[in-house]
Amino acid sequence: MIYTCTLNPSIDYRIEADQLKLGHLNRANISTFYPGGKGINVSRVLNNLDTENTALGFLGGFTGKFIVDYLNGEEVNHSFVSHDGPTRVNVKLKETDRETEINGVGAKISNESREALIEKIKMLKKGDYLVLSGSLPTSLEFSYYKELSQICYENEVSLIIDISYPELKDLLQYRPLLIKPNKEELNQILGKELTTIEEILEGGQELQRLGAQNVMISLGGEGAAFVNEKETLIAIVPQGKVKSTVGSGDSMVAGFLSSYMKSLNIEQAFRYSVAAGSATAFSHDLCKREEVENLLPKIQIKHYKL
Ligand SMILES: Nc1ncnc2c1ncn2[C@@H]1O[C@H](COP(=O)(O)OP(=O)(O)O)[C@@H](O)[C@H]1O
Ligand SMILES: O=P(O)(O)OC[C@H]1O[C@](O)(COP(=O)(O)O)[C@@H](O)[C@@H]1O
Repeated sequence: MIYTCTLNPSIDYRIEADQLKLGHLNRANISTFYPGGKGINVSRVLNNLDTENTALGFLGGFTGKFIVDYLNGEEVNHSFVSHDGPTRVNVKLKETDRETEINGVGAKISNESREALIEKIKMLKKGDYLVLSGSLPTSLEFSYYKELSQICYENEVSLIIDISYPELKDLLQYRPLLIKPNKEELNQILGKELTTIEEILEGGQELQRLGAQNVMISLGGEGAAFVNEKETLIAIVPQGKVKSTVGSGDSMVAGFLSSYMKSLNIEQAFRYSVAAGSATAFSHDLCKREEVENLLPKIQIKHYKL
């Protein structure tokens, strides 16, 4: 069974406008609310790809209730720990040719809620997968991620980690099945300024040597790079009209996992993953299965010799 864990979920309030002017009254052309947070997005995409999973994490208040209702409406399984105070709202602004995001800080998590989630993670069994994704609410320390990762490692639960903290390096000792930094995150983790595809792949190799089994580096409209002990791959994505890239990275994680679980074939899973990321970029909401499968033949995968 796949579980996702979102410690800091959100409602994503998405606004589309032609051109925003700071310091002025702006009016939106379209405004919509979606459940957000990385693990929740992974769960929704897995569901769209007919891959059974359960979303875990923290939710609270009227915003948390919106997320629960939305997930119920889509028949996404979930088992959140509830807390006092509302789940945050993240603002996503889409103009004709640029995207701006303002992510909130997140709710205060009590010790009781903190422990309740740990108990849920302890229930996961050998052979299960846990996707640990997204930021920490300010009341939790990075050591919480370490604690959750260690439990999974000891219980032989495969970890997939997608977080924007340079301390990700400290979690590689738990041998995650997959990590998915984007280029900026890779540079932050390694404290380097990698730009060429060769440098990026070598950066991926460095993280692989530190313990990650598979490293997928997302490169936005330039595609993605992939490294494991045996393979070095790059993916080139087709051009298309970008509607919103919010959730593209999460869709990649879901696409990889959904395909990998069925085939255990890395190249196939990488292609599926990139198709899912791009399918989300080309749609308003997260990708649907048909959109991903239509893009599959248009993704070019190349083996790269370092
Ligand atoms: N402009 C784009 N055109 C096509 N695909 C895109 C575009 N932006 C993102 N994607 C797809 O989404 C994936 C993840 O995007 P990226 O922005 O790197 O992730 P993150 O949101 O985690 O930073 C990319 O690898 C690619 O497949
Ligand atoms: O937890 P963080 O790092 O603040 O990120 C949360 C945000 O990331 C998202 O999960 C989207 O992530 P990606 O675009 O990287 O896939 C949003 O739904 C959410 O608002």
